[in-house]
This record gives sequence, C-alpha cells and structure tokens, in this order.
Amino acid sequence: INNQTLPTITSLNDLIRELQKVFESDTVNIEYVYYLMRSYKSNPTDWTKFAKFDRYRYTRNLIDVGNGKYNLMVLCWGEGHGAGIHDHADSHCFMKTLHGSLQEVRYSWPEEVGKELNEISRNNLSLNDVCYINDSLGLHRVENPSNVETAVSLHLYCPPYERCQVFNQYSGQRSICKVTFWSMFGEKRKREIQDEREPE
Ligand SMILES: O=C(O)CCSS
Ligand SMILES: [Fe+2]
Repeated sequence: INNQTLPTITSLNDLIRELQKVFESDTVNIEYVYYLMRSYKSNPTDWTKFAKFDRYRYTRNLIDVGNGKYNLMVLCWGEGHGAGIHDHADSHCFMKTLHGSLQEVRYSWPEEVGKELNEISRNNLSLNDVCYINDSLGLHRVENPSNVETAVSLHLYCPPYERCQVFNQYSGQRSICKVTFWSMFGEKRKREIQDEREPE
C-alpha cells in the first residue's frame, strides 16, 4: 500500500465507509484492513449507542454487514466476562479494543482426542490495539481480565459466519456453537426463546 492514497479514518462511520469500499473487490488485502482497523482511534461517541451490556455474559452487537462480505460488531464484556476457546470458521478475524483491555490466549489445534490443548501465546490488548487471527494461526479465548472495569471491542469477521467450534481446554473435545446477536444496528433484538449457546 503506497501511503499517499491512505485515507485518514476519523470516525467509526469513516471506517465503515472504507471497509465497504475495500470489500467491493473480490480479493481483500488483509494488511490494508489491518491498517484501517489500526488507524481508527476509539471514540465512545461513535459506539456507545451499540454498547449494550448483559450482567452475566459478553454481548455481540451487530453494526454493519458490509453487504454480505463481513460482519462488523461491538462486543461488550462485563467484569471478568470471557469467550471460551473457539475457532473462526475459516474466516479472517480482526479484534480491536475500544475501551478497557482484553487478554487473548492462543492454543494450537487438538492433536489427539483426550489431550489438553497446548497454549501458544498470551497477550494483552490495550486501548486501540488490533489483533488478527484465522484458523491457520490456531484457536483462542478472549476475556476481560479486570474485575472492576468493563471492556468494549470491535470485531470484524470476513466472510461472516453463524457457527464456530468451541473447545474444551482439558479434553480437546469440540462442539458446534451458533453465534447470535444481542442487538442489531443499535436496536435491541426481541429475545427469541431458544437455547442460544455462544463461545463462553
Ligand atoms: O465472536 C465471538 O463471540 C468471539 C469473540 S473473540 S474473537
Ligand atoms: Fe475469536
């Protein structure tokens, strides 16, 4: 990417506009998407309207579907909330901290059934940090390590997916998990009565 054409991202709407442009073409430059996610500086005025918290677990709040090419969402983590070990359904995953901080622990894929997953790395995502993962890099779990502060993060999944696999750290056992949204486009969704299990 030659830097004279780099746009300056000054708001979440700018970021969404640039992402929609990038994803118009069939091949996506992951480096460039990473640059865009990095260059957005979190401004609560942009995302507070999407930031809905639940007392018991982190929430997923959809903000843009990139005409089918990606899902962009705001995740809200109460104190100590976390997403259990999961994969990313062969999609790209970008994650950016908008408030507070998150801890990510990466694991390699289970080699054999019944064996504990091996931890690969551990890192903290502080304000405006961006982390990228895809299945070839391994699995991860993400949590809000603070028990006094909430955390908010921006996630981009391309292509979008409805299900992923969740893993038991000690047995390597995996199961399919449907991911759902707490709210969409700022509107709280009527809670369907169904067993919604998400990576927790
Ligand atoms: O999408 C999810 O619920 C997992 C958040 S960590 S990428
Ligand atoms: Fe993830």
